[in-house]
Amino acid sequence: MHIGCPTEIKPQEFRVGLTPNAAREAVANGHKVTMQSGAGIGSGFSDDDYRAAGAAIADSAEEVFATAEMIVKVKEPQAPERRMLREGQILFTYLHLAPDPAQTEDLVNSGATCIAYETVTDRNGGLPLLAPMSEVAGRLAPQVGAWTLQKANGGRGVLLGGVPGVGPANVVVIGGGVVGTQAAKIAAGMGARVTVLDKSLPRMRYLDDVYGREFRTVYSSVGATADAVAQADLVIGAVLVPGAAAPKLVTREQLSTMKPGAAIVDVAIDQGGCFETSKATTHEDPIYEVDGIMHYCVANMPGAVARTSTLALGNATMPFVLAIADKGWKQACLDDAHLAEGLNVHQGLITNLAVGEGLGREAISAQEALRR
Ligand SMILES: NC(=O)C1=CN([C@@H]2O[C@H](COP(=O)(O)OP(=O)(O)OC[C@H]3O[C@@H](n4cnc5c(N)ncnc54)[C@H](O)[C@@H]3O)[C@@H](O)[C@H]2O)C=CC1
Ligand SMILES: CC(=O)C(=O)O
Ligand SMILES: [Mg+2]
Repeated sequence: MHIGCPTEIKPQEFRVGLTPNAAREAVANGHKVTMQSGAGIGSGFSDDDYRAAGAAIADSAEEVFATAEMIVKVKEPQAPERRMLREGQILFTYLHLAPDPAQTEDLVNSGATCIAYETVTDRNGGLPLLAPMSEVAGRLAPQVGAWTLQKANGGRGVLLGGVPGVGPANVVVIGGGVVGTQAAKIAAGMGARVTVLDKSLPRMRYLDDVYGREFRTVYSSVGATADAVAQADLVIGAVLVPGAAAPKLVTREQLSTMKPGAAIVDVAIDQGGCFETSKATTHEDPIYEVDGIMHYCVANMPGAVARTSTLALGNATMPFVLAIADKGWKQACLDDAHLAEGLNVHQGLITNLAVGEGLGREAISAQEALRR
């Protein structure tokens, strides 16, 4: 198969869909790889690194999209990229369609087969292509939260770890999955007093067993969330209902109960965010204020540490890229029901029920799409 990888064009996005190692692996398996010139620069990989791996270098994104049978990317295709997709082409990348009707409409109209990293599953109920970026974003969240709390950034001027004689900050993490666990670990490591809210009892049992000395868990309810948020210096939003829009767990009204200058880092923003007042921001202009509360809502946080993120994402995507390239998307999905869960759009139809529900649009299941 001919695999193409363009340069990411989302603002301040420095990751790349294929590492030189992934390109080498694909070439070794008999596939052709075309990289857009400069695609790897932001992650520290030169065109020569890709040439050495056996890839061809194209001058433009147009050339990559026009020639490749499968496009491998990182971020959801931006409008100019969507216009270059064609019928029958495979797109393999993050999509986050539930909160994004405009992108969905373009992908449906393109006729392309679009497989979303974030809804591919594994046999343990996990999300193997989201997990590495969730690990990165989770570990970044206390770091950017600490920065947002600084006075010059509009925050309340509280140091997460406190100092001898002055207590630490209260950090509340809503959602104790991959993002939430990594965020809680790092915040606790920075010396903060950390509470994790989740509504999965098995998950809280696990967290308590493994991290019981580092942070505490509280069952997530409207009342418990309200109490925790009112006490917090920093709230990290880390919930996920796979494929669906994030539930809004903190209302605008509740901001008035918070400490002035407290900070919110809504990592769940790529699924629409779990605070009513969240709207996506970029690395160029990451924070804004609502009712005295500072919001950080960058939808591609891992792009800030592009090299680490590209390497971590590449480790996770490589087996799936190879399976699709070796067998074609259909056989690869027939052989692996977990990959099939990634099928979000095919031949003008939404093919993931949670995504369809999130958008309020008609959808069929991936299994139904595979039967047709
Ligand atoms: N902004 C960014 O750059 C990035 C954003 N993300 C996003 O972060 C979010 C979290 O991802 P993961 O941690 O990988 O998901 P996960 O599935 O590992 O964890 C989500 C957790 O939320 C919990 N949850 C669901 N509803 C809840 C509720 N009402 N109250 C409390 N907890 C609830 C679940 O029980 C689960 O433990 C996703 O939306 C993901 O797309 C991930 C990576 C980067
Ligand atoms: C998961 C995701 O949206 C990101 O890494 O940007
Ligand atoms: Mg994102």
